[in-house]
Amino acid sequence: MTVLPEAGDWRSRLPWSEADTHKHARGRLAVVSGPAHRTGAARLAARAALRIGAGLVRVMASPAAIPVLAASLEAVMVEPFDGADDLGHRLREVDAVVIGPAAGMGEETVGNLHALARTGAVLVVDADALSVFESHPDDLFALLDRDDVLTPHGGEFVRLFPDLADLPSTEAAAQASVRADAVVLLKGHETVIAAPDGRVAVNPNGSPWLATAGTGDVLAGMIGGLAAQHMDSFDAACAAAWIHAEAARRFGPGLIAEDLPDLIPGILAGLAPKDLRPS
Ligand SMILES: NC(=O)C1=CN([C@@H]2O[C@H](COP(=O)(O)OP(=O)(O)OC[C@H]3O[C@@H](n4cnc5c(N)ncnc54)[C@H](O)[C@@H]3O)[C@@H](O)[C@H]2O)[C@@H](O)CC1
Ligand SMILES: Nc1ncnc2c1ncn2[C@@H]1O[C@H](COP(=O)(O)OP(=O)(O)O)[C@@H](O)[C@H]1O
Repeated sequence: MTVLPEAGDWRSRLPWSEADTHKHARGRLAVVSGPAHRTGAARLAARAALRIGAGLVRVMASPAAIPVLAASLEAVMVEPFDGADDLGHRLREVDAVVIGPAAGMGEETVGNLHALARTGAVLVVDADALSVFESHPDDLFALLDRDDVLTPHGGEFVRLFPDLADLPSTEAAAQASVRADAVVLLKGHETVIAAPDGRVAVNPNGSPWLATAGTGDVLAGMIGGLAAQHMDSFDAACAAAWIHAEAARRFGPGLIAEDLPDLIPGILAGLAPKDLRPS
């Protein structure tokens, strides 16, 4: 296990636009929404993904949720789907997918994840899409590729890895990543990111202002947005964790999850190569 200082060298590997790029080439992300009364989490994730540079972001939802979503999204597109097979078919050309925030704890979420696993997109699996596998975590791990990312908070981590929960968080995340054969980002005041090849990083700039509802949904969207731009998933998780916390640090007291996406551009501007910085 190599614990990298300063969360590794992701800064030099952030994705930046080429002169001749177009929105599809900049990265296509989908976020799977919950039902009509639980769409906020998907909207937070989707907006964060656009702000971190994904070129095209879609929120996928049941027909009943579409009017709610359409009334509250502009650049993010909204698309209905009819069951897991239809979801997988519609997302066959997407680069990354976020599933889990407010998705629901039923078989529908399990079926959707199965369908998404067949698309080849990078999956960012969060919240309900983790917890729904509490009684059979190996079924989740069997669906994952090495570039997929699990983003549990402490409660979700215990549900999937009960025997690892008492280990120091770096060791816990490292072992979880090997077991799941996917990247694991274990959220907390010191967020740990681990990859199955042995890379482990501790995010150095955690901010307690993030302890407010919905910030994890934003983080999932940020990771998905970077992964959609073909950033390595471990680097994407490290970069998103740092930028997320930096946004909270800059905002300070009173932060709510809705504030985070709009703070991303200012932080990216400071990380961009000189010729891409705003004048
Ligand atoms: N605006 C929205 O629509 C929001 C929707 N959300 C969704 O609401 C659902 C429930 O999410 P929650 O995370 O509240 O609930 P969980 O279903 O994960 O359960 C929370 C329980 O886990 C325990 N727990 C233990 N360690 C914890 C830790 N480190 N962090 C948080 N809880 C811990 C808590 O004590 C609590 O009893 C998810 O689907 C989530 O995506 C939330 O993300 C908040 C915002
Ligand atoms: N005390 C804290 N210090 C630093 N970061 C925190 C603290 N508490 C929570 N966070 C961060 O806030 C986010 C919360 O995510 P999560 O628990 O999934 O919330 P939600 O489900 O409401 O979106 C994570 O990125 C986590 O690392």
